Amino acid sequence: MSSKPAIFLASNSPRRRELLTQIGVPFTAFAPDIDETPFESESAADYVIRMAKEKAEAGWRMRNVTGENHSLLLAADTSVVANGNILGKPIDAADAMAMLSNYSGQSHEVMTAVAVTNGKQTVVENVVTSVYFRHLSETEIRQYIESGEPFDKAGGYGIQGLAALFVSHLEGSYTGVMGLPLFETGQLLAQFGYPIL
Ligand SMILES: Cc1cn([C@H]2C[C@H](O)[C@@H](COP(=O)(O)OP(=O)(O)OP(=O)(O)O)O2)c(=O)[nH]c1=O
Repeated sequence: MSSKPAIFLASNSPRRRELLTQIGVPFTAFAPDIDETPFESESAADYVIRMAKEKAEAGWRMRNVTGENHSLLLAADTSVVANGNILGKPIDAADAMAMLSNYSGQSHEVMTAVAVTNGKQTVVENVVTSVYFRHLSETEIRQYIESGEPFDKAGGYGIQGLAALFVSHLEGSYTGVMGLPLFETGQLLAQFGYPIL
């Protein structure tokens, strides 16, 4: 395998770090702090695209804190959309209960927007996945919340964890649901001339 140049990853998410490692892209990670409040009546798609772009551009401005000098930076944002509502990370057990009850026996959408910038140009792609949950009893939801898994995750579940027991199938990108759609990430990096293989 050829040695690839490192990039900046503007993210605190352990999933995004693991996923970028999976495709062999070396990175320097740090996380810019941005205001993640949706605008009034902003659509979910517009919201995740705006968040990914803001994380990327704020990250680019503060890249010097790392002491490194790479030519590309990647950021992403994930939201779950159920019954028209944008769901971020649950604030407490009751919030997680409300989110998970929404998914039972139905499908919902997970959107992950990925942004790549070189400081002059930022390109963003939003990857939308439909996720189908089997019916969940109140006891199962309570047990799942007790596992602690919902709390640091958009929409209150981790498909890569115990929630694998709930997802019967999906249409779209499994890695997109986890927080970084790898196929589209590779395509975006290649668009900037990055040697993906
Ligand atoms: C739906 C779902 C989300 N998640 C995680 C992925 C992300 O870590 C998180 C989405 O939250 P985000 O708010 O997109 O990202 P973040 O705050 O964790 O990280 P960053 O520093 O990049 O802004 O939810 C899973 O791990 N599995 C899942 O099945």
